[in-house]
Amino acid sequence: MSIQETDWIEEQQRVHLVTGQIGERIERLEAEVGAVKTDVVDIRRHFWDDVTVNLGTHDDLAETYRSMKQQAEVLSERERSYRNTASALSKFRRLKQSPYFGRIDFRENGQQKVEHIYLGIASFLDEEQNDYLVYDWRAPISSLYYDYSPGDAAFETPSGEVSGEMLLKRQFAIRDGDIRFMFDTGVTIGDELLQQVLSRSSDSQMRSIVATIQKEQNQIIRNDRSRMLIVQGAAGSGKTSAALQRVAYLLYKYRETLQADQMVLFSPNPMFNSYVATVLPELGEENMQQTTFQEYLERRLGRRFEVEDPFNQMEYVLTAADEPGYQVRLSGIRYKSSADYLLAIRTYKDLLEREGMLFTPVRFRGGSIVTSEQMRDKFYSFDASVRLRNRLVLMKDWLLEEIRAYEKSQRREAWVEEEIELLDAEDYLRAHNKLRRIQKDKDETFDDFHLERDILARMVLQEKLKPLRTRVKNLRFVDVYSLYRQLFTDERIFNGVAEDAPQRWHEICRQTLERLDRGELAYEDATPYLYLQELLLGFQTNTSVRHVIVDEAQDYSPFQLEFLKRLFPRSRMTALGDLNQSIYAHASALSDYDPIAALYGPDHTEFIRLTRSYRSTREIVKFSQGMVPGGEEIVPFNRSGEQPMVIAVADHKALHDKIVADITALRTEGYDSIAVICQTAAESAEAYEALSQRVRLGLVTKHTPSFEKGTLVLPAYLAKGVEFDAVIIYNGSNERYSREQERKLFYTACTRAMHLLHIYSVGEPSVFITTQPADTYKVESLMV
Ligand SMILES: Nc1ncnc2c1ncn2[C@@H]1O[C@H](COP(=O)(O)OP(=O)(O)OP(=O)(O)O)[C@@H](O)[C@H]1O
Repeated sequence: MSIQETDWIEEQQRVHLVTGQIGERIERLEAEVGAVKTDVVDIRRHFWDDVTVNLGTHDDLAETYRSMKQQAEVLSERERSYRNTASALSKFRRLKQSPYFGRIDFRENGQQKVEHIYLGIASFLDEEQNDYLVYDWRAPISSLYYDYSPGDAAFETPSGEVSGEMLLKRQFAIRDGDIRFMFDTGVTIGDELLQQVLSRSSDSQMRSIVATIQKEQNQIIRNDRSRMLIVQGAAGSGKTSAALQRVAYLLYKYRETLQADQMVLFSPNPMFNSYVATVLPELGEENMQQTTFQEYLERRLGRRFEVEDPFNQMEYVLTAADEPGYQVRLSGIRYKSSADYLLAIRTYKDLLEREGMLFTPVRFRGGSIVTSEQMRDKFYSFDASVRLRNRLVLMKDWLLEEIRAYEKSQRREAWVEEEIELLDAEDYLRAHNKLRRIQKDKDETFDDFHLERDILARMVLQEKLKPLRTRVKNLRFVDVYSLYRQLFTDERIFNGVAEDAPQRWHEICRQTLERLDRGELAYEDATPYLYLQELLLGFQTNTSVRHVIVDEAQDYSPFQLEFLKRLFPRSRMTALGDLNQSIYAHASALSDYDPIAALYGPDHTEFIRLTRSYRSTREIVKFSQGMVPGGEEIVPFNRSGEQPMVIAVADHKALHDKIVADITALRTEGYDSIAVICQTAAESAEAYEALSQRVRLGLVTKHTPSFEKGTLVLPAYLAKGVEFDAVIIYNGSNERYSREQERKLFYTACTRAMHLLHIYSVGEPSVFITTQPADTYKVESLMV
């Protein structure tokens, strides 16, 4: 649609008007913020001047307390006011650069007046006219912009639906107060603008997409009906982007009750955390909490075990195929992450109510105060109807009683006597004072010596038995370690709780036990172990978190998802995933949607599918979509680039020569972010070693905390969720990528490319390439 010159002039005048007003507001706020800051500094400096401190009588003390409290309240009110003003100021400064990105003209049914709605990252009110010059993109009326093209349109408000007609939909790009371009749009939100946005080069940080949110993405962002929202989306379809906008939306909609720290994002790796960390601040919101599942496991189990991380497991799966026991481990990984095993663990807990419970003896000074046999007898002496957890609480009381009796029996023992000798003067003084308090007005007597000794003996025993009591109070007498082990040592018990044993179960048992005995917990055992522990001892919960977002949810086992549900009982969940990128060897929760959909039940679960891919050029999407089942449904965004290149070389020397030349040429052409993607960390280290001597690049490992722009070498599994201008696949040979489990890894690697994809191959290229239609890629063979 063409835009008249008069429109352009009018719009530019309006931009000046609005930025002028924002500028005035900024000046006022700057003065305000300065004044409040001075107040805060002043109050802090003179805090005690205005407080009357008098500790003489009880009344004086109360008065002092009141006066301090009053002063502290004044200070905290000023501090709060400072924070609010400073945050408004930074919001308006951002708004001044680019006050809005969209406009809709809307006439409500039954009304004459046409409303002009301008959308930006925050609202701006003309205070004199009481008129919104800019509407926040999250306001109810703003959804018109994302959901409709000109014509009949409606939006939801808290008091019901408002319908009418949209007469105009216009997009702007405004920088520093000038309209750079503007156009009126039809069906989708500005293909033109989206084209421009997507053709830019990638960044070391993810960007916000507010100006170009697509209709189906808007459904994810504004969905707040269901307890569980599952998003299955193709690579590059904007799942993560939509999820982050959703956080911003929820923070706006529920601003009275919801704070950023009540939302948690579970990321695939720490580097990804840093990649997405700027999106919310860019939108003027504080960041939500960010973590990884591994971080959580480490926190809970790291003191007791060396907990394997998913990346090490992945390295093993990809590199150890020739090692003995490989197939057994693979079978173990699949089983231990399955819904079957989850059920087996639950049934195991029920079985333990009847038999098989194991306890750690309450030991002290080399002997047992209570043996594990006595504990087991006690446990099974309770009425069978008493639930396991309640029995443990009863056990705890009983054990504390036993410890008390033991303590009493030891008071006159020689070892206590020796310990008393070792006490220091302060302890003696404490005992003496205590005795005086007991004896009160009585004169000192001959007995005092015995009484004081008695007090000292109690002190010694209490101190020595304290750790034991703490353990008992925390139910640590339940021997979770041996109970988990028992599943692999006692076949009768295992058969009693598991539906079917997986293939090569005996060997799985042997492997598991060997590892446990070394104090290690394999990644596939960590969540089941913790789950069993919490089933027995009670679940740790976090009730303040109201929203959990799980990115790359296809990589979570049913166990892990169940765990998150238990951990955050008052929370809603958004699970974002792509079946085609499930790269871990375990049975993915999303390989079949049942386990994840069953988490909160069908009535509380909604499912949204995104099929349009925005990241990569049409050529890259067309090439990669054939690699995965259902790939034909992926719709590329209409943006063209070069066809992917497959370059086959004879050996590693030729490989390195070609890649070095390629990187140099790409840099000259202006590609800022280039990734050399390898299959594993081991291969990445090799590639880095060979290439870094000839060209400047960085190596990314699982410990790399943040994502830097430039040329990076990294394993495919660490490239999850991120993107690059150009991707060079280090060695896409058939030797590297031919097994079924490598298919999705390869697909994930290829789909990281925004503009350019070059796949090198030492020898025969991967079958995942050669089975693609020949017209989707170009080949250069340098094999001679
Ligand atoms: N509506 C949109 N407007 C502009 N850019 C978009 C939009 N949706 C997605 N993008 C861009 O597409 C790219 C991919 O988005 P994102 O990383 O959110 O996808 P994803 O589905 O999480 O991908 P993957 O599963 O492959 O990691 C990003 O560069 C993002 O900015």
